[in-house]
Amino acid sequence: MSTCEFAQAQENRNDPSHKVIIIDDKIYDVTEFHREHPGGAKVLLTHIGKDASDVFHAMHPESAYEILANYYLGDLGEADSLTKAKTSDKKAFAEDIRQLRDKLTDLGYFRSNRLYYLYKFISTLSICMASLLILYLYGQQSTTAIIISAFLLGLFWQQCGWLSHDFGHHQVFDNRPLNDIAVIFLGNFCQGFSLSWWKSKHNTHHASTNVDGHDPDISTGPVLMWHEYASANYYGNLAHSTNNNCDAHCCNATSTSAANNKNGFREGFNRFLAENVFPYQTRYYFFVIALARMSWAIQSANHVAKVGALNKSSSLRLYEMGCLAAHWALFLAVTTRWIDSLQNMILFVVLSQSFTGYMLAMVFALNHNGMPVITKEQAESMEFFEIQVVTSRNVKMGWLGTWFMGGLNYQIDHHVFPTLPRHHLATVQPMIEAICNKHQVIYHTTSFLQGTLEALNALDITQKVSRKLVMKYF
Ligand code: HEM
Repeated sequence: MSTCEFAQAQENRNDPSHKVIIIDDKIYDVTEFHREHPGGAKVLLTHIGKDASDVFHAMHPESAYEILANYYLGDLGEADSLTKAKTSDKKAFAEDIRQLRDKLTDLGYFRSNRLYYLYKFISTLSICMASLLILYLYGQQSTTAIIISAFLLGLFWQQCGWLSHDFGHHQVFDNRPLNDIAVIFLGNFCQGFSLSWWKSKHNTHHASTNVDGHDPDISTGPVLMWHEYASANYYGNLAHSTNNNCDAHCCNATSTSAANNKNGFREGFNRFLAENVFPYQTRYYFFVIALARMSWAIQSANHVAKVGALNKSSSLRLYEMGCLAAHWALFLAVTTRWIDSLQNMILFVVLSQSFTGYMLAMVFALNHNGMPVITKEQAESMEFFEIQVVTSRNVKMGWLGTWFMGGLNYQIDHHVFPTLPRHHLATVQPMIEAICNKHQVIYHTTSFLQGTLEALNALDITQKVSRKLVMKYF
């Protein structure tokens, strides 16, 4: 590359119309490619202008390296500020993690035990069979049987979620499409959650964990706001739009009174929620998470209908839609055919959906909520692996707890190596912790109760900030 071309490449890094990323000290222009990216544009956009080396290595098969070569612009300059911003201490930490990754690869840790996953597959489907059998045999006679069946169905959907998660991260098969087929069966058909919705959301979460404005998992506001930035954004925007609307209404002599009334009602309602509901989120947290499964199922259907499949394939989209429709048709058929009274049908639907909501959301809250939230600017000067460690929480559990949490109690270790099969996490965990201790990177482990209290404390801190902002703005 000529000096002139190189200077242009460096300049493009700071030009918003040019989208470039850095991988292994080489600059790549993804201005055109980002829309075609098979993993979706959203995840790639979280790393524009940044060093994406570790996240790239964590998420791609060999074939992606050949495609990458097409977008090469030039080598990164010695004096580039991006690498200087990271301290040599943190670079050494990242280097140790990379060496561990290479060692684990050589030792075969990234290959799954197929027997383990066969056992997981059969045992998970058995929970569904037990639930359906109880409903089929006793659904017409016993409310207790309906409650037990709903609980087992909820447990099945939760365990199905963890298993889809493993396939979705390509932990099981080397052949990537095979993993995706398993996710469509376990996710779309069995659980009612879409592969494309999940990948787009979850992979973006992995690429930018707890980064404000990037990580979709901490953008649950205004219903649940996990950090002060969310609260500040919400109340700031609300105050701004209220003032602007007021100016527009007051000045616009031609606006009809009906439109004014409608806008006025909406504003009044939003303001009521902002003043009297959202600043008290710890009071309704345990009620809201019962709705989590329904919310994700609706988001899934919406994603497939409006956005389509992750790789833009229309046949994958149709396949996903068909499996989602089959899921709901089967659920409806079982509920209406095997339960006799309307009252018990409602009970079964409400309980099965909310049991899953609780069992999934309580684990999710433990993973990252109440851990540091970082700004996009802070993320720039941090190593990818450092972000993964300091924003995640491990939970100390026995085998039953580990089974219940789908291995996600090893959250830090899963985030450092997302494609590492679940059954190797316990062995690799002390190796990662030792490297963190050596470089003084905080590796946070708690009990289930302590972690839940930390998450609730984060909600509490944020709701207090919200109350102060209500007083400031309204
Ligand atoms: C020029 C740069 C890039 C190229 C050429 C590229 C290429 C690809 C390819 C070929 C796939 C499909 C892989 C498969 O067969 O499963 C893919 C998937 C993906 N890529 Fe990239 N990618 C780039 C940058 C990035 C970056 C910077 C990120 C993260 C910030 C990213 C995240 C992902 C994710 C999450 C997937 C989905 C993997 C899955 O199926 O689970 N990519 N990319």
